Amino acid sequence: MATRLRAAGAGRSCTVIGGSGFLGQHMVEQLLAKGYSVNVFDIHKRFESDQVTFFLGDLCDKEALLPALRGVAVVFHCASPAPASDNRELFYRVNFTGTKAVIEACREAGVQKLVLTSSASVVFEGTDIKNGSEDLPYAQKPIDYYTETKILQEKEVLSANDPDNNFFTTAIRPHGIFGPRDPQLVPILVQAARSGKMKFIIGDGKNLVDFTYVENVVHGHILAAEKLHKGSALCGKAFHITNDEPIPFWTFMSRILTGLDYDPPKYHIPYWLAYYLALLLSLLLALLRPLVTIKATFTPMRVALAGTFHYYSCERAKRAMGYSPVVSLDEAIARTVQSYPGLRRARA
Ligand SMILES: NC(=O)c1ccc[n+]([C@@H]2O[C@H](COP(=O)([O-])OP(=O)(O)OC[C@H]3O[C@@H](n4cnc5c(N)ncnc54)[C@H](O)[C@@H]3O)[C@@H](O)[C@H]2O)c1
Ligand SMILES: CC(C)=CCC[C@@H](C)[C@H]1CC[C@H]2C3=C(CC[C@]12C)[C@@]1(C)CC[C@H](O)[C@@](C)(C(=O)O)[C@@H]1CC3
Repeated sequence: MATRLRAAGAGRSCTVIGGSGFLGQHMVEQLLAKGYSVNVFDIHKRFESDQVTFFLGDLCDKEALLPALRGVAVVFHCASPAPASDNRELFYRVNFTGTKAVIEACREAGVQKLVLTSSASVVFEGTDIKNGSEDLPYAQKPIDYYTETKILQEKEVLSANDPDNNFFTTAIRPHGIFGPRDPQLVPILVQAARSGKMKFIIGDGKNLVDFTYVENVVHGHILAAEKLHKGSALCGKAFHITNDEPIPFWTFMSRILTGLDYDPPKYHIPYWLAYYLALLLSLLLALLRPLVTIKATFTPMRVALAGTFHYYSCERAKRAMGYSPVVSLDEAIARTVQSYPGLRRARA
């Protein structure tokens, strides 16, 4: 590994924590393409590559992390339990306690730059946000446990910024990442359509939201790593990275569905009715949990995301790191639909 690190040049050696995931794999691919030497640290190994050194382990274990961080200049931390896991203990252990272990391991291993994948939803409380800036306060009432721990995680990383000791941190806040190999947007949408649950538009269908193509998210992370240094505007700050093309939530859903030959939703259900039905269902399922575990498609979080405005300004990223999306929304939707032949509706 030391040879590879030297070959890439110290500044272009990195470790992707969570590199086996949806965003992580795209991150690894683009880093390799840019000539970085790449380590992956993940609790699962989901792909083979002779260009990558894999370190398997739990990021909550600092000793397991250290070998993967030694000699690298940049750490991208994009690991998290899946939001749908809804496991409070796991979220706190990995996203909060685990992130503190990542910071300690970075400091001990002499890593200079830590780029965290946060989430734009750290400021979302289930009510409209239109062109929200990074100056919005953290949600006082986060809409789920996952988001609660993403807030704690981001605070830990940004407060760890320590330029006097050559340790620089920044957080990237994507929103609604989609693209090839996404495990939690298109597959769940198609599953809902196949089970006849995609007939209704929640609300009036005019709520603009951000969906961000995965390659634009990766581009934002790599730009951040390259612009993060002593005295830069990135130190200890968070940045929205989006496609900069807010789109009505249900227009996006319909374009993915019709692209895969499913009928788009066409009836409307009032937002308040959908939200309270989802809340009632979630309470019922919580009561039944000791007996049976049932995963709801329409959770209060998802209904809130489906029925409110939530799009964010990435002006700060444009100014501080020269960010602009590299793939347009139209092109991104086309590529995404094209990448899921197995999810296309079978023609009778
Ligand atoms: N998908 C989105 O829409 C979205 C939007 C905004 C932010 N994010 C953030 O982006 C990051 C990546 O999300 P994703 O969609 O690629 O998720 P993913 O579930 O596909 O990938 C997460 C990876 O983290 C790994 N991981 C989980 N717990 C671990 C542990 N204890 N130790 C080591 N590795 C562990 C998993 O094995 C997985 O490979 C996450 O931090 C998520 O919060 C995602
Ligand atoms: C209404 C239905 C069932 C639509 C089907 C598509 C559904 C599954 C789909 C539509 C919107 C989408 C979504 C996420 C998961 C899948 C889901 C909900 C999450 C929560 C992942 C974690 C990110 O951190 C966070 C918070 C972000 O980007 O801020 C996003 C916000 C947007």
